[in-house]
Amino acid sequence: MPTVLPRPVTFVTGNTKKLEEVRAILGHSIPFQSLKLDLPELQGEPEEISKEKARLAAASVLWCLLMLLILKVNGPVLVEDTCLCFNALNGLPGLNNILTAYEDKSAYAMCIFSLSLGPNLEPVTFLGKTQGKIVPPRGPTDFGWDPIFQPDGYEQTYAEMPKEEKNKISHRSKALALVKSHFAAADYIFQTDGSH
Ligand SMILES: O=c1[nH]c(=O)c2ncn([C@@H]3O[C@H](COP(=O)(O)OP(=O)(O)OP(=O)(O)O)[C@@H](O)[C@H]3O)c2[nH]1
Ligand SMILES: [Mg+2]
Repeated sequence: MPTVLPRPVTFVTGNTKKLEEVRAILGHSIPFQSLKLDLPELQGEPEEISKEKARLAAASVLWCLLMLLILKVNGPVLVEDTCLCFNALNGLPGLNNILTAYEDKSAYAMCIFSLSLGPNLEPVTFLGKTQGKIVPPRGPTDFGWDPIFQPDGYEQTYAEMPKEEKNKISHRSKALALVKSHFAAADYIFQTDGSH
């Protein structure tokens, strides 16, 4: 039985740089819209954080929609949670400065997307990881820790790379490749206006 989705997938984030990348990577691969909403910063295991974010976003979107009286039904929401994890600290996300005390500068950028089809359903998660190392900052400083992360096999930091290059190899693009495959394989029908 196909699952009917009443609206496009709503990507909820408060971070415009993230949104730019998600837009560029997804293109027109799935029906997509975005909603700028500041989600609470949660504590815990990365996968749990991402799932809890999806649950909260699904509930918030429902409230927004109810209040605006735009639509009668809730739709699918997508969120992501990102961290830069240091191997010297057993994968702990943390501050760059802590690393000066360690020989091992290796790290990985990790991104977990969670897709919620409703506030009471278990979100589906999609994980992307890019291995690299922490270096003194190089390149534009407009996106988080991009200047201090140099992916393995590259001479440039994320910040120094052209956007298209980062979007080909990044933690975010790897996770989004799984999101795209999920939508390609799942039996979803997006209901467009007027169809039932
Ligand atoms: O250099 C970077 N390259 C990236 O590719 C990247 N992705 C996220 N971040 C930063 O990591 C922190 C926690 O991220 P985060 O997942 O909690 O995001 P957020 O709170 O900014 O937005 P959201 O939770 O509303 O989606 C935030 O300071 C983000 O700016 C990145 N920095
Ligand atoms: Mg956040």
